[in-house]
Amino acid sequence: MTATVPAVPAHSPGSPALISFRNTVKHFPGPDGGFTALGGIGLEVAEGGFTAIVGPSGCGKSTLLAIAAGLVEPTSGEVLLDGRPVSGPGPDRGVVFQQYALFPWLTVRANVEFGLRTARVPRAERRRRAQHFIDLVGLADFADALPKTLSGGMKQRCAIARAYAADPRILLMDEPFGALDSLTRSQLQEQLLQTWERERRTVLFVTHDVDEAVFLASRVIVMASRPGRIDRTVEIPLPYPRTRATRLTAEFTALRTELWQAVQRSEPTTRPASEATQEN
Ligand SMILES: Nc1ncnc2c1ncn2[C@@H]1O[C@H](COP(=O)(O)OP(=O)(O)OP(=O)(O)O)[C@@H](O)[C@H]1O
Repeated sequence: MTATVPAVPAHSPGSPALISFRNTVKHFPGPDGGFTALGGIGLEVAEGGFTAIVGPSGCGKSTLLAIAAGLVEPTSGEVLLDGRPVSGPGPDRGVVFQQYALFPWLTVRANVEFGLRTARVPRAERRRRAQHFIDLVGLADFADALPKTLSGGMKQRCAIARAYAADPRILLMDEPFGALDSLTRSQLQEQLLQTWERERRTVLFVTHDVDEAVFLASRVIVMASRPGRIDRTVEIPLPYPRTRATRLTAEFTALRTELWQAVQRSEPTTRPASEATQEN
């Protein structure tokens, strides 16, 4: 039996942030002056929390995550991981995208072991760690299968096991369940929470699905667009472990409504982008 534990705050005042965005701006150059995707993001995420980022399409959620992953360079400002500036991808950040990005020629086990092999982890230890996460995501019977024989949900479970196995400080997830049917999606949400509760690895999770954000996160960042910025933060004080029954509680419904309203208020106006970008 698991004990009920309180929601972990995404950032407790006074505790050092694991990842910090400091006035992070991203401008994509182009004709007509280009486009300011992020207009100066300030965000601190403490170790161990589950933070979701929601907001209207095009508000810069993926750009924010890609900057944290070191895949996109900010135009100005910086991102610090453990106090050190992020200057490119690294094994301290595990990334899971909507598209599974598994190596099609490798088995589930070899995919999960991939990062460990690159990090020159000895074979026995590699095996042990990979098996632990393959078991945790429920793929034990498919460890020797190739990705093409797996369903979408199984591929994504494999991608999550691979990200965890590499032992990153933080998991950056960009709509990882976006391509899945709703039943598989809710099963994977529950499984991801079980894994997170067990491993307590910090997660930054982009989604456009308000229910998903409320179910998973201890804190939800609501972004607005033109330029992309943080509009507000909604704490989700639902205790963990959260289960199927959590979705049926009055607290869940109330938080879902609150978050919906926050997202609706953050929808872009019809003002011209050139005018709106003056704001920040
Ligand atoms: N390489 C690029 N060049 C020019 N503009 C870009 C580039 N990448 C993103 N953008 C623009 O930056 C803005 C933010 O994009 P981003 O994908 O981060 O938004 P998002 O909130 O994740 O959107 P969605 O929810 O639709 O996935 C969009 O207007 C997008 O068109």
